[in-house]
Amino acid sequence: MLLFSVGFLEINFVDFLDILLVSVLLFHMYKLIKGSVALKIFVGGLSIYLTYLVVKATDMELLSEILSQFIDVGVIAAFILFQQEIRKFLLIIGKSTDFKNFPLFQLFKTKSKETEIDLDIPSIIDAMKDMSGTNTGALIVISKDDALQFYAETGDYVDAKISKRLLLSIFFKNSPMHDGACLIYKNRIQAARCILPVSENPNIPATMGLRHRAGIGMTENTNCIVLIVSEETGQMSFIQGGVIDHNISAIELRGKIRNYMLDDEENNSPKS
Ligand SMILES: Nc1ncnc2c1ncn2[C@@H]1O[C@H](COP(=O)(O)OP(=O)(O)OP(=O)(O)O)[C@@H](O)[C@H]1O
Repeated sequence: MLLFSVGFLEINFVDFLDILLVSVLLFHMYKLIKGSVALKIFVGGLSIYLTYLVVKATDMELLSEILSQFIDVGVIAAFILFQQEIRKFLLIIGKSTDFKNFPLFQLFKTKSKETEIDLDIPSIIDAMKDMSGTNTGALIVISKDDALQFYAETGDYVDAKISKRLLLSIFFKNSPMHDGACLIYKNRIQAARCILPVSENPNIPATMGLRHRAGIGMTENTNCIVLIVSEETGQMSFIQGGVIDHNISAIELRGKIRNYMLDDEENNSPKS
């Protein structure tokens, strides 16, 4: 079905849809990588591809051959270079197509939201308050739908029921377990001493050290939340979707953890 024509170019409905979908895809890719080094690499790659199209259209065989070889390898290189962005992209798609959010499934939901929280929030908050009072550094990752196996394997398995005392002993300054992050999943402390991916966001203030950068990086890569106690200031922070809420009270912290666990879409949507 012909929609319109520009000179010799005839645009039909499928072409229009094709252009629209590519635009949406490019827009979302831009949103994902804006502010990171990946944007510069992406622009570089796009320029090479556009040059290749021009070179090919003008029948410059030698240059076209060189560029086409480069582009063939470029696809594999892109997967390696954009590993984190691809993970993020797939995570967003996975989240938006989550079957449990479909209206039909919502109809069969019988449990009230109150009973659905499967996390010992009081013990976590009590431990956070204690550590904040004694300037004990802490980095806690809470995940509700993924065991974060990849990250758990970087540390030591704990697999224990959450308790204030256990959290305090993990992060106690002289404890051999205090370094790194502690992972919580399914209401259990799964692992401690875990290494998290450090965020490459250039907009993070220079005053924030590695603990905070690792917390931000973790929430950029996975659908988890991160709680931090600063060893320097004793301040508590909450991180979700790469955005940090600094110096928050125990009450605010409790509310944010609850919102995440209840999957409150309004409070839980990843911020760009
Ligand atoms: N990639 C990482 N994954 C997990 N934990 C990390 C990582 N990098 C650093 N840490 C933790 O952060 C600690 C260092 O924190 P650093 O002082 O650099 O950060 P900070 O953000 O300034 O925090 P604080 O306010 O507590 O000083 C390390 O001892 C380690 O426990």
